[in-house]
Amino acid sequence: MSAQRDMKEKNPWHTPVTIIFSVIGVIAIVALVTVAVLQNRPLPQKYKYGIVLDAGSSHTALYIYEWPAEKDNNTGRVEQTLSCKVDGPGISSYASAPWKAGKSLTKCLEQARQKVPVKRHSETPLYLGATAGMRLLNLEDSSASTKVFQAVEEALQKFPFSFQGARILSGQEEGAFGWVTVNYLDDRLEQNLQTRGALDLGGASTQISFVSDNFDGSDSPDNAVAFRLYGNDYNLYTHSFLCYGKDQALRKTLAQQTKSGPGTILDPCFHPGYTETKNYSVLYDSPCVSDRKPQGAPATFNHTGKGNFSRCQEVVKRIFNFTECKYSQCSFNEVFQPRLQGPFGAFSAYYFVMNFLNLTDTSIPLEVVTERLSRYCATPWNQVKEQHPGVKLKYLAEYCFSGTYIVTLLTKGYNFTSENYPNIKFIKKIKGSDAGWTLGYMLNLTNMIPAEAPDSPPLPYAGYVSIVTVIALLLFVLFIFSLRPLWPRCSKHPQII
Ligand SMILES: O=c1ccn([C@@H]2O[C@H](COP(=O)(O)OP(=O)(O)O)[C@@H](O)[C@H]2O)c(=O)[nH]1
Repeated sequence: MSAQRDMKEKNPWHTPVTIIFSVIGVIAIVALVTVAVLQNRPLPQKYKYGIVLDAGSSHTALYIYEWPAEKDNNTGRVEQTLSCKVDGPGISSYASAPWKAGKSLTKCLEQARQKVPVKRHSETPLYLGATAGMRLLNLEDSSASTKVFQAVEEALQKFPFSFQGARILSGQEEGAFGWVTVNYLDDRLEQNLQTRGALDLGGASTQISFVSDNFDGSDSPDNAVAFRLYGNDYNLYTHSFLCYGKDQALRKTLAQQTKSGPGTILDPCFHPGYTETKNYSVLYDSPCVSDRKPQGAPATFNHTGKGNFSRCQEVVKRIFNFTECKYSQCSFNEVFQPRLQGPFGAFSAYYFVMNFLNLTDTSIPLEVVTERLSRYCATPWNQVKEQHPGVKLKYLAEYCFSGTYIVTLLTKGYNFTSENYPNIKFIKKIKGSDAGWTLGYMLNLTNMIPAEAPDSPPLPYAGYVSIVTVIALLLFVLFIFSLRPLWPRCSKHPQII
């Protein structure tokens, strides 16, 4: 008994003071870790929103973008959260009844009203950008274009968003913002990776934009756009060809074949067996072809398909001017183009057409692409209709022309070859967001891409919590060891003093 009492006195680990210190130590360490975890836990995600309407020549589409509200200076990743295709044609088609242009937009804006949380409505910027269709209407009849914009603005102001205006984008802006979108979504800007060129094919215009080592803007300042993004400088080459979107290019190709105003044209770009009566005044009702309208032609012509790819390509080539170039090198129509460089993303109608034709895979050699197109163009119209019962006849009839036009534009127009054709990727979306100018436009107007690389926090959240936990565990172990003299001795033979 006396030996046990002596042992207790020498090893007083269970004295009230030691126990209290131990408990306080453990509580302090647990509290430290808990605070580190709780304090730094990401708050439930809240978002900010932006809305852009793309008023194209053939249709209008609305896109809603969202990004995390907590991130400083809006540096969080921006993603598309909704897209809505407006019913009916592009706003430029409403020149004779402008109010209908405004009304056409309301269904998609209602969807946007539902999608964006009510408390965010008033701070959500809303932009409308019009492209080549309105550029053409503005050239043709600027007062009609003004009236369409008035009607559209009136309609947009009725919604609770922060309306930032409706305007026509220049071709240069359309090209440059398409390039920003593709490279932002690919994370190439922030990570300073080689950029991807952008090829955009619309109904009324087409854009090519890329960075090339042999372009600094001095050869052709009109084609130069300088950007400083995330601390890096880019000298972007961009050009927009008005009237070379696929719908206007089709008019130009038909105009090539109807110069003399014949009653029938045998068109190699349409399937054999296709025949439609068309109106000369409708065909020539565009500033892209109006100066070529044949005099004294009948009111209508018989548009008959012959289905011959190589002859179609010959006619298509005639809408380009390859003869003159006052620069070291040109694409076509005396437009400077530096050497093609890097990977390219081809979107909008490039994608729609090549996807329909099953030709989005650019590892398919160009010779095989032309073989397949030849076979497709030669397919009788009845058979084509049978094979694609769900496709709108207007689109279906034009895919032979559109495919031929795309291949000709890329190879003869922009000088892509068998070697660099595989550098092109036909894309619709990148990480859930549509490729197109709209996202780049919004990022620019909301200053969401900083000119300089943002400072990164010294430690990410997970690193901070891990370090605090490790330090707390070390402290705990040290604390336990510091109490070592007080540990109970568990030898078989208690030491008797
Ligand atoms: O499912 C679709 C949607 C659109 N298009 C075509 O893609 C082009 C898109 O043109 P947009 O209206 O964007 O014209 P922009 O104003 O940019 O020239 C037009 O030729 C449309 O006919 C298509 O082939 N398939």
